[in-house]
Amino acid sequence: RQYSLSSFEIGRKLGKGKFGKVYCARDKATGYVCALKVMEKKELIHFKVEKQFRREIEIQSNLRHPNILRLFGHFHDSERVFLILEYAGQGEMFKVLRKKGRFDDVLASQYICQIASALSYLHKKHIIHRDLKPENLLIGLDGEVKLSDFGWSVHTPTSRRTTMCGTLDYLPPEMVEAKDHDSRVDLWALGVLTYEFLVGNPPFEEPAHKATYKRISKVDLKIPPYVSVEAADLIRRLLQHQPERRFPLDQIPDHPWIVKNRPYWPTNNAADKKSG
Ligand SMILES: O=C(Cc1cc(-c2ccc3c(-c4nc5ccccc5[nH]4)n[nH]c3c2)n[nH]1)Nc1cccc(F)c1
Repeated sequence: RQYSLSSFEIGRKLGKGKFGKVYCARDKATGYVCALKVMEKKELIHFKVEKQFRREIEIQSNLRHPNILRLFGHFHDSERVFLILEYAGQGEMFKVLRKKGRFDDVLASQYICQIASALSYLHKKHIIHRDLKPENLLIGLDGEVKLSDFGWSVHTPTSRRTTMCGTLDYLPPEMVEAKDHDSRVDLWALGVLTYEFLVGNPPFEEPAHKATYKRISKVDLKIPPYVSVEAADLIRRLLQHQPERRFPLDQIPDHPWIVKNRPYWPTNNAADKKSG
């Protein structure tokens, strides 16, 4: 289907992304609500991100997973590019985290388990996200987490070519030391994210980049006493300096912290019998 700006009724501004603004929009033909991201072509050219942008469209168009934000389509006019993205009903994760301060074990473990499922799906397609952090997470209408922003994702194995910008907080030792890296960089980031969900700030945060870099490289990890034993166990198993020692994604659903905090769904026997 060919889209143009006139295909949509534009609603309120949802946020300002890296390179553009995002609006709530309704597709006139179907009534479907989406998030329309508008980016200026001259900005993409100025920041020399066209290649990365095309790669992100390519990657995200072909992904289908309940915890990965959908890209339904894209179109452009003379000076702008438009992305038709899935609308996430409860908005941006980092705003919820800042407002709440930190999450309890039940909420944090549900989010981490969903993110692990999305990462496992990506890794099976030989895609590493490489930019996992609260700013790149959204929350759907039913409270499910949605991974978005694959601007830094690449096909494994790879060594970084573009210079890093933004926070170092989520980078594993092998990346801050600019060594070759693989999908296990996402395991480290998942550990950082688990810590940040439960504590409210990332584990190696320091005012100066150099200090953050040193604490990451030494895995200078201090877990506050209020963090549960099971959560601390998973954080330590993910924040391992050696990538091969990091806890595997596929074992996360069976980790005690996840199992213990999985909400009990009263089974309806009929449904049980039907599903066998
Ligand atoms: O740029 C992004 C990621 C992205 C997603 C979004 C984004 C931002 C906000 C929302 C929202 C949303 N829902 C809200 C509800 C309440 C308050 C705020 C909300 N924001 N839904 N979907 C969104 C999507 N901004 N940037 N992807 C991208 C970029 C280039 C190429 C490509 F294929 C994908």
